[in-house]
Amino acid sequence: MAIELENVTKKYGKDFSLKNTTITFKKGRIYGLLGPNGSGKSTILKMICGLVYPDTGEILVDGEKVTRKISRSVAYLTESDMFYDPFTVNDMIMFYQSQFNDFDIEKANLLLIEMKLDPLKKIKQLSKGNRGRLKLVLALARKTPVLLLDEPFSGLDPMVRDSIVKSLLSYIDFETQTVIMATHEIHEVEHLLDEVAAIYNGMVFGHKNVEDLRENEGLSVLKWFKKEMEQIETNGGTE
Ligand SMILES: Nc1ncnc2c1ncn2[C@@H]1O[C@H](COP(=O)(O)OP(=O)(O)OP(=O)(O)O)[C@@H](O)[C@H]1O
Repeated sequence: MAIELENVTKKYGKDFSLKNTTITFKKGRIYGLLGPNGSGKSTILKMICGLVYPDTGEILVDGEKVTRKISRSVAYLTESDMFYDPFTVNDMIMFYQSQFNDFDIEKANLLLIEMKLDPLKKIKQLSKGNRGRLKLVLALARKTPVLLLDEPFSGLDPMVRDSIVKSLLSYIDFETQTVIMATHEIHEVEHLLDEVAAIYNGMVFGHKNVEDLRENEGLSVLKWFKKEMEQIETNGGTE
């Protein structure tokens, strides 16, 4: 499914969270959404899954205006988790299965093994990193055309992060899924990405095809992002 943001603005009080943002995410591509803290990355993801509505502008998923019903087509890994602590890992899996018709229980069980999670463990006994792994299991086990991942690797220790990033690839359907990942772990994920969009102060200031970046500009995503940020800061921001 293609996702279009057209001139989207969102304000909290007098502060802009997004300012006149226009960007299209194409079907079957993996996008990295990069930007400093508070730049608007999570706001974009929340808007695509209908949790936050724009003040002005439009968000279309597959040509349709976003409403709460979109959650049927969108799997969303949130930045903070809202797990019910007395549940076990397995209870959480069962809960997701009861909530989402597209939840693939076999895939979830494979992911549990891959993430080395004990299904019988209580959620309150999980470390932060293991809560993060459970979030990944729950999001990746859904067969949805849109997959939104907000800081999917935060809390994971560097030793396992690489292997988890690699294993992510085997759970994404490249033909049909549009994946948008907001992340600060640019170096770790850059080989996964087809496209990158950089956001600063509520505005998308750069959008690149990763292969073009490498081949035509000789830049890694990380180098490109740093260069763009330096330029913005030299120019005194995007105001
Ligand atoms: N519910 C809210 N109430 C007030 N302000 C908000 C709310 N949600 C977001 N904001 C503000 O909107 C701006 C963008 O926030 P957002 O969470 O989208 O940034 P982000 O790029 O995801 O940041 P981070 O990298 O820290 O997760 C920030 O200034 C934030 O304080």
